[in-house]
Amino acid sequence: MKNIGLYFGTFNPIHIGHLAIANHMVEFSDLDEVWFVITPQSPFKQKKTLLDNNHRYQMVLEATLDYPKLKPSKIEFDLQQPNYTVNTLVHLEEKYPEGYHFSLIMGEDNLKGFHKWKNYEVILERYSLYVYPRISKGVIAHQFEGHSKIHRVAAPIMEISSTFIRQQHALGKNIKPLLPAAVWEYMDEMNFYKNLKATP
Ligand SMILES: Nc1ncnc2c1ncn2[C@@H]1O[C@H](COP(=O)(O)OP(=O)(O)OP(=O)(O)O)[C@@H](O)[C@H]1O
Ligand SMILES: O=C(O)c1ccc[n+]([C@@H]2O[C@H](COP(=O)([O-])O)[C@@H](O)[C@H]2O)c1
Repeated sequence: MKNIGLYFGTFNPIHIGHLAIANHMVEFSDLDEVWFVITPQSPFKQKKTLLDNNHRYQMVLEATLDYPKLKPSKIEFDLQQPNYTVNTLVHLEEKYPEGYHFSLIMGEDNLKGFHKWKNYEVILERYSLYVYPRISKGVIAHQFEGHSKIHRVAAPIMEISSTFIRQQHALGKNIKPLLPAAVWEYMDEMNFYKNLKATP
């Protein structure tokens, strides 16, 4: 049985913060692999600045090539949008009926809003959450404090975001160190995120 940690996100683009968390999870928890699930449309996010799914997938692929325990997943590409995680989990169980045990990876920021996710009780009943620290506003709902399915993992905190990367790149700042080298090269070659108007 392989323990898979599912790391959901838009990854627009994937950055070293995402990569450091995923690597920490496979090295310092009981997860065997982390799958980056590239979400076509997150329920709470606007779509206007979102790069095409396949480009975001390609950048995750490039970022993880040197890490055999980290893998990109296209599982949500053909599912209904916006992509509710509970639906994706049902689909994953159908696609991988044996040999895999799935858990979710999320930052403390997402845990703070987790009670707003579709069927979050069902998710928590069936899956464990691996939660890492993240500086953010708000509080964790009482019901999640000390919950037996919520495992805290003391991963390093790196406060960068894809929004910051897109904005600063459009302004001409050098954001190269914040991206895996192959992602930077792909992004630069393809001229992504150059237009400030399309980069809020
Ligand atoms: N620097 C970081 N450290 C740890 N977790 C992060 C970091 N940046 C984003 N995440 C988390 O990783 C997951 C996937 O990231 P996602 O691409 O959706 O967010 P993001 O980088 O904040 O993007 P955006 O700025 O475009 O909203 C989310 O759960 C998000 O909270
Ligand atoms: O299922 C939900 O209701 C739900 C609500 C918000 C977010 N999510 C998932 O969480 C991932 C990270 O969310 P976000 O908005 O912080 O990028 C996103 O890619 C979605 O897969 C899922």
